[in-house]
Amino acid sequence: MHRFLSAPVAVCHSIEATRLIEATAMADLPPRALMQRAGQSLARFALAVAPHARTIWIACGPGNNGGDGMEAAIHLRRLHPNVVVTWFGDMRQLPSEAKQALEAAMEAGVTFAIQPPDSLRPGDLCIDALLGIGANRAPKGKMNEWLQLMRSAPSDLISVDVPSGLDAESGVLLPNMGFGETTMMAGILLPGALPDITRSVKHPQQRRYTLTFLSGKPGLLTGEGIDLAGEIWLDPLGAETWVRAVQPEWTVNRSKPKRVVDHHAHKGARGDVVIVGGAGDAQKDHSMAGACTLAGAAALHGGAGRVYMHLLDARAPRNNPLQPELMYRSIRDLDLQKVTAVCGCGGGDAVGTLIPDLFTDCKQLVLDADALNVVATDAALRTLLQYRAQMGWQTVMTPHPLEAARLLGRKDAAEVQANRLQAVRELVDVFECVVVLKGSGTLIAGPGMPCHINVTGNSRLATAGTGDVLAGFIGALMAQGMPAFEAACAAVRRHGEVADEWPTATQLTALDVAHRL
Ligand SMILES: NC(=O)C1=CN([C@@H]2O[C@H](COP(=O)(O)OP(=O)(O)OC[C@H]3O[C@@H](n4cnc5c(N)ncnc54)[C@H](O)[C@@H]3O)[C@@H](O)[C@H]2O)[C@@H](O)CC1
Ligand SMILES: Nc1ncnc2c1ncn2[C@@H]1O[C@H](COP(=O)(O)OP(=O)(O)O)[C@@H](O)[C@H]1O
Ligand SMILES: [K+]
Repeated sequence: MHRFLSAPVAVCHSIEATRLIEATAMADLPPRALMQRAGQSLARFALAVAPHARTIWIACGPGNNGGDGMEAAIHLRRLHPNVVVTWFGDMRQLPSEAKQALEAAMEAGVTFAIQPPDSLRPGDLCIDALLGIGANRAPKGKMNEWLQLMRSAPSDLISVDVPSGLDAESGVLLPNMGFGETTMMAGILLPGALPDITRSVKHPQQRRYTLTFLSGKPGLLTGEGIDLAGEIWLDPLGAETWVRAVQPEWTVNRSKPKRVVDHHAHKGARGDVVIVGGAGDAQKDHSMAGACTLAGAAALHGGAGRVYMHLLDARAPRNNPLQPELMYRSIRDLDLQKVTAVCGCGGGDAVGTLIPDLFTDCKQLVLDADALNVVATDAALRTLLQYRAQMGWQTVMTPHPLEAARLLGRKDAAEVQANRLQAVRELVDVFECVVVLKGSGTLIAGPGMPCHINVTGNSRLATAGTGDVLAGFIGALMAQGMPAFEAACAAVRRHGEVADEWPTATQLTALDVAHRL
């Protein structure tokens, strides 16, 4: 057992692959052996996490995840005076190993209760063994009540294998959970009053853990999974050989920026970047020039030798006293073959007029924000992107979920969020370039590349302009010679790390991120 993200290499398997690993491992082991190992592991973990718990409540569900909980209860009962199991299931429909585990738990004298313990205190422990990778619909009724109670309690929480109700593949909480289905429980919950059950409303400091078995699961690292899972531990249950035999689909992003190191390097050898965007509307008195400044600052702090700005807003000043290193110049006056262009930041519709030239002339291109919106509506640009791929020219797209929805012709961002992993792969297939699908658990994929899940960053990045900073940083790394996919991975990881390192009590602005890269 080890902390998942501390391992030198951390990979995630699809749920189909995990099922295959489980089936192969089980075929080589006596019946119930794997579940017994899971139970032992869980019991050990529970005592390590909450050594002083007065009460340990294990909520067991109708499948094998519940079986893991029962097996743990058998061990914990011997070691702890107050272990209470509540079970939600139907004996006739229990899978055979879970049924054996339930019978063994009864025989061992495990305490079963109809209701959860009435008062859970800090230091107590809840174990969610309700649903694992077999969750296929939103938990309702009593199961949902128990989940809500566990997630809003002051006690610590361990989710067994996966937080119940989370789609372990996509990181999406199965629909309708927590909305309008809640009843009053022990005075803790108000009916329908929980807008977000992923974080404990009453006790935001609840320590959350997920002890996952056999393989890493991508849904723990993206979308809603990160908040629900807490700290992730992995126990391969002695099935490492079978795990290694199955190809993982996702790798945790560990890439680091590589910057020019030659002592004799001069500014012309350190890569040129041009930022294209910053549109304005004189009639409305609008300007988005600041988006370009942020991307430009990120490119400078990301190590580029020279950073040029092509501003679309004719009224915006051509110098910025806060970042005097930026040079203002039209792309017409630059050799686009030699410069990395970061296009779209605050570009509005106006950026569309420049995109065909950039697509045909510029060998290294980062497309963000409005440039993506232009691509979404123009099939000819899609063909140009395919042409670029054939020429071996490098393109990175950095959509947030709504931009991704537009690119894929989906109704809204929610349709992308419903399966981020699938969406990023589809974007790569359609546009044949490196794609960074931003958000909690950013995903990076590229043609013929292993898909990466990024685990740095937090919601402090959810502030205007941080996406411009990321785009500028990716451009800077490409300009310094990193291939597009590596540059995207390295930039995303470092961008998130800056937010993780930032003092908790201090607000983080996009410009702060740029300055810390
Ligand atoms: N078989 C084994 O020996 C092992 C099983 N393991 C555990 O087994 C889990 C997978 O077991 P299962 O495939 O039985 O899956 P689950 O334990 O997730 O349960 C699936 C069952 O729950 C029902 N269900 C799904 N969503 C529901 C909902 N919202 N409300 C009520 N019922 C719902 C399904 O119809 C199905 O009957 C893993 O996550 C892991 O915890 C691991 O311990 C490895 C060893
Ligand atoms: N909750 C979050 N956790 C981690 N990263 C986040 C979160 N919210 C936003 N981010 C990151 O912040 C950046 C926001 O980019 P974007 O939405 O394009 O903003 P903007 O257009 O204002 O620059 C992305 O890199 C995204 O991954
Ligand atoms: K669970």
